[in-house]
Amino acid sequence: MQPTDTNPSRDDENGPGEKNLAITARDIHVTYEDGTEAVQGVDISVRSGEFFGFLGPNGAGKTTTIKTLVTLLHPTQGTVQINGYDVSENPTAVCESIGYMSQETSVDKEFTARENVRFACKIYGVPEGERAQRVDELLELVNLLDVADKRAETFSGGMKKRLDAATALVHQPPVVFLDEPTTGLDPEARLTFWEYLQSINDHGTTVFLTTQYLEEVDRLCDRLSIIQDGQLLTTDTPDSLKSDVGGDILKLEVTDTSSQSIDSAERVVRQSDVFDDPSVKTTESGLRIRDRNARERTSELFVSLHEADITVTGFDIRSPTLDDVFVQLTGEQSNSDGKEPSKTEAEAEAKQRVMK
Ligand SMILES: Nc1ncnc2c1ncn2[C@@H]1O[C@H](COP(=O)(O)OP(=O)(O)OP(=O)(O)O)[C@@H](O)[C@H]1O
Repeated sequence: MQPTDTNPSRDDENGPGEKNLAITARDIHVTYEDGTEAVQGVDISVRSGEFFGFLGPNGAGKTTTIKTLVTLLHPTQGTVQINGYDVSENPTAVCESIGYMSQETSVDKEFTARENVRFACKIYGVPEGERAQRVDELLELVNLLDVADKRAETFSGGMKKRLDAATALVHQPPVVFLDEPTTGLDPEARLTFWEYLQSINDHGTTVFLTTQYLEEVDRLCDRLSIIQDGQLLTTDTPDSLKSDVGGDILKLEVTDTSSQSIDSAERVVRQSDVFDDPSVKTTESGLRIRDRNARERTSELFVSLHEADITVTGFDIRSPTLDDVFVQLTGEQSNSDGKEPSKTEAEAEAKQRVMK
């Protein structure tokens, strides 16, 4: 993990900041043949050794951006440098110095886990004498050594993802790009995968991660960008973004959940002098209020609501999360809860654990 410096290109005692950057994208635009302007002037600077998150709603331009960074798409405009190599002038050097895990699995199901990783070693030119040891090390890292000689077709989704990640790392790249690596995994498989990502980052690997899980970013990432409609909305540390939300979140549940009653509760919140400048949203069961004084003045609000004959049946006060940041900036709910694995996937993972 990196210190929480919000300006990665600033000079420091190691010399000019640009020299410490693993990923530099300047004003990149990508327009597809049908005219879709998927990326519209994105700037990204990621330090060597940094764990960087890339978030955005569906269709925001995450995959297009990551494909541009790993040379699979040519930017219509702008420049990209990875590990000091320009992607247009020296794509081969870029490819040799990165690992990329796409959303689609590249695992060959007919092969065993060991054969898959050994094949990747061959493709990436790992010297023959080093291959056996490298394969064992990587399979151990992703917790698949005990099923190394089982065919990948017998693996659950989570195991295939981990095998995919191992194959992306055979050439020990200093930078890895991961496009939604944990989508579709059950919570336990996701946790195992997070530990694995943390451990490769602890060993010095720069990680660029796109994901829909905000908790994943909060736990793992030093900094993150949020993209929407092809443009960056913000880049900062998780803590700074959460504190920028400005105030705590108070959720209220009221007895009468008719729209008339909830509307009058909203009027009380806005018109009473309890809060200075509250942001108020109605929910199915009451209100969601964000205000600097939400924590201190809750009881005063309850008195005002009581005077207006509105009965509060429950409440919850909490600090802002990245979900709140995401909603505030994009105006959309994150998909954090919307992409849980199907029951079949979760069952398959559980079955594999029993088999092991
Ligand atoms: N090959 C293509 N041709 C034309 N438009 C495309 C193509 N691929 C993606 N798009 C469009 O470009 C925009 C950005 O898509 P992209 O896949 O980069 O978004 P994303 O943030 O990765 O979305 P998701 O989270 O759903 O994977 C969307 O409007 C998408 O429909």
